[in-house]
Amino acid sequence: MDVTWKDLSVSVSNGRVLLESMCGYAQSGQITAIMGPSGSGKSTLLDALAGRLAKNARREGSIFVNGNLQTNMRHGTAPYVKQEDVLLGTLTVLETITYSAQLRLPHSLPQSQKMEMVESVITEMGLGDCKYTVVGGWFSRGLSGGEKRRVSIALEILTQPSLLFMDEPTSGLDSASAFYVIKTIKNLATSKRTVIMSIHQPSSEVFEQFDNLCLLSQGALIYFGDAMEASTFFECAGFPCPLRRNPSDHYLRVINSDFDNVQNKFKVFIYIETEEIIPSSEAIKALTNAFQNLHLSSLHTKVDILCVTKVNLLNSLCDTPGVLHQLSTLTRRSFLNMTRDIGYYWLRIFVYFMLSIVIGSIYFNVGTKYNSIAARIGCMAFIGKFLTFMSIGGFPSFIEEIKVFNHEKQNGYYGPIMFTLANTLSSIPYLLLISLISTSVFYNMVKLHPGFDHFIFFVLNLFASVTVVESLMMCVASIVPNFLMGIITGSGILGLFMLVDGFFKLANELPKGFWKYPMHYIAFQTYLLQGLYENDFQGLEFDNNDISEGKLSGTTILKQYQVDLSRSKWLNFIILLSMILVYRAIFITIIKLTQLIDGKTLMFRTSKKINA
Ligand SMILES: Nc1ncnc2c1ncn2[C@@H]1O[C@H](COP(=O)(O)OP(=O)(O)OP(=O)(O)O)[C@@H](O)[C@H]1O
Repeated sequence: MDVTWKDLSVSVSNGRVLLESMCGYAQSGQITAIMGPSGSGKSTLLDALAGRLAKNARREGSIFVNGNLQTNMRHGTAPYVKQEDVLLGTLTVLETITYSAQLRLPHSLPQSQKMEMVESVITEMGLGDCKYTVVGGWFSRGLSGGEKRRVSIALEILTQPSLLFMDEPTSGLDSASAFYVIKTIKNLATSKRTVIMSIHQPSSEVFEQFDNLCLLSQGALIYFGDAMEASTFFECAGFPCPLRRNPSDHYLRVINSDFDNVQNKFKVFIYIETEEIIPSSEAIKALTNAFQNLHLSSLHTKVDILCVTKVNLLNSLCDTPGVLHQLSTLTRRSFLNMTRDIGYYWLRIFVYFMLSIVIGSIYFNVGTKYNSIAARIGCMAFIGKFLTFMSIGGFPSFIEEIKVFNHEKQNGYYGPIMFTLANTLSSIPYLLLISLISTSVFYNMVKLHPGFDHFIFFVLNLFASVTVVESLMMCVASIVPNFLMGIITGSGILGLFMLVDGFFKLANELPKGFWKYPMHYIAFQTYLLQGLYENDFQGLEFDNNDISEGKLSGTTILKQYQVDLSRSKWLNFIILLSMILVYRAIFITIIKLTQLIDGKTLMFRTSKKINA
């Protein structure tokens, strides 16, 4: 793919201009390196080209891919290696790359060939020694920062994409690793692939691998052209690279004006042959003028030619595999992650088990006396409210998973439907286990309504409710993808639901406007509690306050607690199941809408500029 950009500017909502009138190109078979001091706009340029600008950023100008104007070049058009590594901490290097291969390589490719590609990319990235090491996270120390970086690169070069964006791929790597990694990427580029990368401080050997150099300072273009000719350009502009100095170090020092105030104090830079010390801001002006005089018109000519040259697309290995294959791969990966991350379910299973013993001992053999009625209601309310509330405990682990999903979605591997299905399937066994273990403990100790069918209903109801909470937290994560904020938001919503479910205040006593209609009916605990009450009380008889008045039937008690008997316990259960579907559908819709709005906004801004 050939990518060309013309008059590309990026500004943010507060009016600050991050990039100004950028011009450049990246051709197939070449590596185009974007260099510049920290904060000069390298990532912004890369993001603008890849269609990943932040929501508050506004792009103007044109981007052409193979001579076609891109009005909405969006996430997923090409793989992108981000600055930070987004990996599942519980998987080993081999597992991470293998699952990625299964997700993205064509289904028709034989399994042996896929594994050969995985092994080859592991070798190329120098990860052979740590291929059975887990990536690591809060629970265990795993790969080093440099190794994680190389895994992130391996994941993206695995499919040999036609166009690849990389944001500082060598950050955190030692010089030898950086060289070998860039050499591998160079080999990839040589086979007619286009690589655009931002890079901080390449060694001279790494710098030699670059074909084109795009040098930025404070959001402005200082140089664009052949990387090897940059030294001639600096020399012509009066800033020759001193002997035995790495050229990229020299370029960055000359154009970094952040330290102009301290530079004079230390007298460390002698830029020009007359040995006069000049501030970088003046050097930048001189270089900008020199570039305008010497190179700008030829750059414009080259860009104009490339903008109208249509190029045939190269077939990369990026054809997606079958949907079912992807779903089974994602489900297996998610299940493995849940199994290995003790914070996801195991810790909760343990706490649920301990709490169930506590519930069982407090309400032990609750019986059918008059006072047992309030005890049963209290016991079920605690289970219905607190045990389901505890489901938010898995949120931090879910946030880690959703980060990987967001990254893979942005790279176009799969969408939210696939993620939701895989997450649902992989979590079902654990949620069933939680419900079964807890119910088995407290149900038998408390001696709630006897009978296997009543016990199973309790298990299913608890399972449906914890799944509703997980689904609700998915929606929260799609809007608030920060774990602390997410937990606070989720707790707030669940607290609100608890207040209106008819326990703290009976359903008909709730203020009609808003709290009864609609909140009482939106709260999932309404259906959970009513289902549990009906399951327990119906068919039982209790002592009356005054024994001479005879027995109190369970149905009478349910009426006193204003349980809506027109809804059977199974209907309450079905409503809970529907809520799982509704919340998961909301999650999918939010993700899709965000994608759509991002794309539309970008298209609108770009077309406005083109019309203008
Ligand atoms: N969405 C945004 N909103 C506001 N300012 C932004 C935004 N994105 C980037 N910036 C600002 O734009 C400037 C360039 O940022 P950018 O991340 O592109 O720099 P960089 O050259 O990649 O830096 P580094 O090498 O340190 O990663 C910085 O000053 C940054 O604060």
